[in-house]
Parts: sequence; C-alpha cells; structure tokens
Amino acid sequence: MSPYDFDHADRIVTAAADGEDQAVEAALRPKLLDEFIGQERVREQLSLVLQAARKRGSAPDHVLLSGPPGLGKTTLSMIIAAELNAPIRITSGPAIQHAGDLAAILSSLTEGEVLFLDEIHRMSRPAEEMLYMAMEDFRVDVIVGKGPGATAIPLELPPFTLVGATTRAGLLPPPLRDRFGFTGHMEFYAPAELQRVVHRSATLLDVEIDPAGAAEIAGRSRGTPRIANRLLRRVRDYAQVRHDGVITQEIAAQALQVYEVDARGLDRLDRAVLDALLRLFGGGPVGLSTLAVAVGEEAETVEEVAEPFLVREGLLARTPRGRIATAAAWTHLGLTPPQTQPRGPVPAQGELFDGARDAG
Ligand SMILES: Nc1ncnc2c1ncn2[C@@H]1O[C@H](COP(=O)(O)OP(=O)(O)OP(=O)(O)O)[C@@H](O)[C@H]1O
Repeated sequence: MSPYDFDHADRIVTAAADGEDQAVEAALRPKLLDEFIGQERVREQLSLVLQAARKRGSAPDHVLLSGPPGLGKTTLSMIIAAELNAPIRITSGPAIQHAGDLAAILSSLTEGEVLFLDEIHRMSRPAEEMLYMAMEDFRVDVIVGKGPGATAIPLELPPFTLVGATTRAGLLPPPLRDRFGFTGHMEFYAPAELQRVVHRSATLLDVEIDPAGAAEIAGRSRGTPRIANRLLRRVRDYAQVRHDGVITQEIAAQALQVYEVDARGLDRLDRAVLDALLRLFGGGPVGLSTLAVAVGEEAETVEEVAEPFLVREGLLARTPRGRIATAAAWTHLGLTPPQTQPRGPVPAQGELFDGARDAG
C-alpha cells in the first residue's frame, strides 16, 4: 500500500459545488452589483452595460461570463436580472440536448427576461444553431413534420437577454462567441477580496469572526469564493464544538489542520504529489504515470485534480521531459533541495531514464 493512499472523493478544496453548497449558496449570494466583491473590471463594465440599457429602456446586449468554477458566474447572472428588475430563467447546456428543448424555453420567455445558460459550451449542435438566430433576430424556426414534408415555421420571440456562462471560452464556436455584446472574464480572487467574502458570509451565517480569522480562511481558499464559504462552514463547526464559537486566526488554523488544508490551500492529494516528486524523485523530471503510481492514484486524477492548482501556485512545472518541482515547492514542504538540482535543459539521458521509469 502506498504511504500516500487516501480517498480524495470528498475533497474540501474542490471548486465544484457539492450538495451542501447548493443548499446554502442561495443564502450567501450577493443580490446587487454593489454587494458583489472583487472582479472590479467585470463589475464596472457590466454596470455600464446595465445602466445604459436601463436608460434606453431596452434589453441589454447578451452577456458571456467566462472563468473557472465557483467564482460567481451564477451569482452575477442573478444580479443582472435583479438590476434590470427582470425575471430570470436558469438552465444549462447539458440540459438542452435537442433544439426542441431550447425552442420550448425560448418561446415561453417574457419580454426582457434574462435567460441564464450555464455550461453553454456543452449544448448540442442543433440547439446551438437555433440559438444563433434567437440571439440575433429574436426569432426561431420551429420545424414541423419529418423528412421531405418538413416545414420551418418562423416564431417571433420577445426581446430577452441571454447570459451564457462557460469555464471554457476557447471551446465556444466563433459564431456563438461573436453574438455576445459583452464578455466578462472572471479572475481568481485576491486574498484581501476573499477575506471580505468570508467576513460577509460569516455575518449572514451569524458567526463571529475576527479579521485575522477571516484572513486565515481566505489564504487557504485557492482564490475561489465557493471554497472560502465551504471552509468557513467547516471552521464554524470546529469553533462551535471545540471552543466558544468565535473564529480567530488560531481557531481557523487549527480547524483547517484537522481538515488537512494547509496554509497555502493545498490538501492531502496536492501535498502527496509534491512530496513524492521531491522525496522519491529528487524534484524531477519524472513522468506523470510514474508520479501517479507513487501516490497510488490514476494519472488523470493527478493531472486534472491536483496539478492545475500546483502549476498555478508555481510549485510544479509540466515539461516535455516530465514533472519538475520548483524551488518554492521545496520551501513549502520544508525540505532542502539536493545540490545537483537540474538546471537548464536536461540531457537526453534524463528523458530515457524518465521513460524507463514510466515503462516500469
Ligand atoms: N464576488 C462575490 N462576492 C461574494 N460572494 C461570492 C462572490 N462570488 C461568488 N460568491 C459566492 O460563491 C458561491 C459560488 O458562486 P457561484 O455559484 O455564483 O459560482 P459559479 O461561478 O456560478 O460556479 P459554477 O460555475 O460552478 O456554477 C456562492 O455562494 C456565492 O455567494
């Protein structure tokens, strides 16, 4: 059994929403643009788009929000509707498998309604094509009948605002991307912004927290409000069960140690990958599959679950020769790099060695 063996299925630091998140997120969502923390650029640009539309008394341009999960795309779409004083309909790309599904939604929209389409890059092709016309001309062609006798009946739609959200803007076909008048790119949040998110959520949850406690949680939240809110709830549990319920820096740090989220937001899987890379392979380069075997995980898990954050944090680099730990990785795990750290291009031999390890 690998010393790194563990179950990562319930990762506390995943940016994807779990069941508990969904239940409490509604209560924690900012309702208006002024309450929305961070994302200054998107907020300012969006505010202009919405104010101009209100002034003209017409529906604003369609809005595309792109960025990693948990940064507030759904929240912003609800804010757009609230700011326009319009109702909102929420659906997602995977829920629209046939053009008919989309036609049914579009034809039931009321004038000025906001249609939020999450994961818009996962819509089926025929639905996507129907959406082009709906976005541009507020019209769809409903096909009646089958085969040579099929006819297209044009259907007028009331003006509406589409808010599309995607984690993969690059996957959107250009004709779809071009039909959005405004695109907001969401960025990971700075620690000070997340500290405000934590503070705001604590107030809504009726939990007492001091600024250092909020900063401690923020620093471990991987730039993501959803993770910050989740860690806050776990720290609250700890503070209530083991102490008097007040969250201080010390309590937050103790609680997150219990949940194995370290000072930089790495969890057990992240640290296992780094630890193996440093201790077993001297900092690399080492092939992905070798590293995965060493930590007792599937290669895809290491590549898709652990590595993106390690790369983002500048702790690990992916190179054609294999994975390499950076100087910051040695420091983070409190280890001293060996004297002969690979510098510059690694000789072809390294490649062979790496391949041989992978083969074994
Ligand atoms: N700027 C913010 N200020 C305060 N809270 C925020 C902010 N952004 C997000 N949140 C909170 O983070 C949680 C997740 O946000 P949201 O569901 O909008 O993310 P998302 O980007 O739509 O994620 P996904 O793509 O996974 O659906 C919500 O509880 C929301 O209240």
